[in-house]
Amino acid sequence: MAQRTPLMAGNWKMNLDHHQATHTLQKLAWTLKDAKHDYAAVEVAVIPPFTDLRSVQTLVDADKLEIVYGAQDLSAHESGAYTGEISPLFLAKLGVTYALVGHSERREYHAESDELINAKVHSAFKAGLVPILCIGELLETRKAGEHVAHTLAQLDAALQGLTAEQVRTLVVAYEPVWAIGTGETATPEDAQEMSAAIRGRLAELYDAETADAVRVLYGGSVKSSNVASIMAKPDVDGALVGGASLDPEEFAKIARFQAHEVGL
Ligand SMILES: O=C[C@H](O)COP(=O)(O)O
Repeated sequence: MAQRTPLMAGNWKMNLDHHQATHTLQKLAWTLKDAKHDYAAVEVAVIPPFTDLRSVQTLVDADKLEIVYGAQDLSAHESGAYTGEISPLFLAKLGVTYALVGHSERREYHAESDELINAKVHSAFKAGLVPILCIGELLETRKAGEHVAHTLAQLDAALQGLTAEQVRTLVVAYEPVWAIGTGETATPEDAQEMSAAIRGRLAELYDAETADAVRVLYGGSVKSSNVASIMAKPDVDGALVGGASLDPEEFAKIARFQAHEVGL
């Protein structure tokens, strides 16, 4: 069995300008330093708006922070007449590690199709970025009992044309749309059911070794008070945190879920 390093990724969404980003990141880094956080045991990433990335890079480099960072989206193209788009090459130059792809808010408000999401996943890999592929169902799909089939269909579509070697480095975030920003969390059992189903499908599409290597995160109203029970599930390898990641002390507690479990 592969040893998958847990990943706690804070998606700031459209919050925090570049001044606020610097303060928030500094506070997060200090809090984790005070707690003697072991980044090799739990990786910590922030995913700020594009306009913050240069400031984040400057701070990470200057203070030699072990916190890594990601982009909330990327273009399927490398350059050209695509007004408003952000090239994966520009993100790589900014030291970006991860790129969210197919977040439900991109699917809903920007009508991103499965084909576009697949193209963005390829675009991320080509530039040396690790995609965090977001998949998950709407409430009506869950009520109809079709949540697993729906989510796996999104996974299949996003992975078209990828090699096992690429997929081994991929991060998948399962985010039930009804649990995002609502305070409604899926139960740890719901998160485990879907994470295991995702891993099972990866084994079918590729092989057991690949399925074992992929990190599957849960996202949807994760807080310091519920993260440990979700992380206790064997197929859940971290969290994609929205609202709670805007508070650096709360996000540090989430990253320190193991310490809280044992009361440290
Ligand atoms: O990307 C993060 C997710 O959409 C979860 O957001 P939330 O933690 O505010 O529910």
